[in-house]
Amino acid sequence: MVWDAWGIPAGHQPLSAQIRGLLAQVFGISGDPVVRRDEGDVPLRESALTPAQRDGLVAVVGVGNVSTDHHDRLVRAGGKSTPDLLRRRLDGLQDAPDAVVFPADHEQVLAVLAYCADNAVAVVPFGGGTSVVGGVEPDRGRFATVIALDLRRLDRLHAVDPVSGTATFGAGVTGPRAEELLAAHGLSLGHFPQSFEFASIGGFAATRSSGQASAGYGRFDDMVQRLRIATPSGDLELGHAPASAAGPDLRELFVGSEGAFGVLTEVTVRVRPRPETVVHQAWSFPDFATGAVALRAVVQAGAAPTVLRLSDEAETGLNLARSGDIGGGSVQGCLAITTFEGTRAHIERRVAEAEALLLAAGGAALGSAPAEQWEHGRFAAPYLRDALLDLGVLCETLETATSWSALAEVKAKVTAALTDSLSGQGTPPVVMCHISHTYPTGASLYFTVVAKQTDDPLTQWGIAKRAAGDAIVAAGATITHHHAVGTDHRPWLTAEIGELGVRVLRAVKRELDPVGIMNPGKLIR
Ligand SMILES: Cc1cc2nc3c(=O)[nH]c(=O)nc-3n(C[C@H](O)[C@H](O)[C@H](O)COP(=O)(O)OP(=O)(O)OC[C@H]3O[C@@H](n4cnc5c(N)ncnc54)[C@H](O)[C@@H]3O)c2cc1C
Repeated sequence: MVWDAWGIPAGHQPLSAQIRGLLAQVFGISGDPVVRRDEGDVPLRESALTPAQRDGLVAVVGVGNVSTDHHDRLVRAGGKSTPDLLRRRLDGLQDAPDAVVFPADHEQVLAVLAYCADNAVAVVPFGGGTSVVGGVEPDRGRFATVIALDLRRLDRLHAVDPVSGTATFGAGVTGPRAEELLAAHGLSLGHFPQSFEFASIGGFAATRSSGQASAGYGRFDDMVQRLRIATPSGDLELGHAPASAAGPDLRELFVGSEGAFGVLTEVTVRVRPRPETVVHQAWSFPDFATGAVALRAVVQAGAAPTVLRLSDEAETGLNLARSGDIGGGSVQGCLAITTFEGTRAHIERRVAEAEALLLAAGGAALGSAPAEQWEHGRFAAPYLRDALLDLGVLCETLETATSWSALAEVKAKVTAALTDSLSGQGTPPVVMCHISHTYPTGASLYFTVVAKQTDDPLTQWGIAKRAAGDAIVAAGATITHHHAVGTDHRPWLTAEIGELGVRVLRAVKRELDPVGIMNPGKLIR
């Protein structure tokens, strides 16, 4: 991945005339995009890795697998949130891990952690580096040295059990590679977050990721069957049966642990046969409230689409503008997408049931084209953010989840918090929202915020994010449905799990990581 933006250079596209026109009209923004710096010109904080530390790490992973190279450090300087990318655009010294270490397997990870604990080196587990909550910040904590522990060499499919429907991956396997490896067995994981192309299996588990097909395949934490974990205190293997009454489920301590307790080195996940058929459908609802009632009816009836999402009026309008009017101008109000995967017979029944419910709730069928176009372009949106940032437009997302009964109130309060805080800074935003993940009892809300940047966009977004986070917590929703806590959401964790809850997590960390080398400052302090 490139160091100061999303993805690969080939994915970067200039903004269309249509979007440029919209930006001029709504925000008065025109002009040329900033020219980004060449990687080689970026000054990096000098590496604090001592020769003795280098020798110690080389003794574990081999000479070619400890790097203090400028590029290797720079591309692991942090994650991919908008503040991360804005910081990369600042002049002056960039911080970065002092070295990047590439272990080959579980035993090497265990030995690196033991070495680091004995030699006061902080460790940041690094999967795909797509964190949007500060999860891979090279925070040294109270140590002089921090390494990024890059898990890309843990890239194997260790085992497939087609009878039970499970597969065991090394933590560093990326989303596309996992699907490729499973395809050879006629299987699929079905986990497609927007960061799919770059994020890793270990990262998905460590952050409780949720993919766009979560209505059908479930969240990633639901898919996890077994975990192999290396910690500074030793290793663990958890999850011996599909279900167990052997006390509290300790796997739950590690999914979502964000590298603060140890490193997930192998993850066994539930897999499914590759779908025989996929049916795409798009729907239009007169407004968001009507659409939300319709989605709830579908989920609560168990009609089980694979993808089920609803854009609000603002997002529907922008998507039409972006795509040159997907679906040929027929969408007004709010666009909903459903897809169904499985065998033809199984799909037919579910499609019929969902169709009846969506129509009864006020939906109008739009055919398959808008849904197919959404699926086709779904991994490209992050590149659009880069082009907007380059032009002086602030663009960031945030997410939460709540019960169906509180959904409208949470949406209204978060939208108001974002609108008021940015308008108060002289930069009225456009706030868009969609329901991205659904459950029988509630749903997630995913907000996209676009505004003109001030002279200090980091402070500008910091104020807006604080207002939104406070609004989420005050409304009783979760501070994060799938992005995780990292550093950015830590201020709200106590409100969510209570003082005692935070003390429980600290106690677990003390046991597994007594010296405190694991990902300092992430999840808990
Ligand atoms: C454009 C964009 C779109 C996104 N879309 C989605 C989405 O649709 N759904 C979603 O859930 N998330 C999404 N995210 C967030 C992010 O991609 C997820 O959190 C993802 O799971 C991170 O995986 P990763 O391999 O990149 O982990 P990293 O970013 O490398 O790490 C994330 C955290 O996990 C820790 N970690 C990583 N690997 C391990 C391991 N093996 N053991 C222990 N700790 C580890 C890291 O230290 C860090 O704290 C998006 C991010 C971006 C930038």
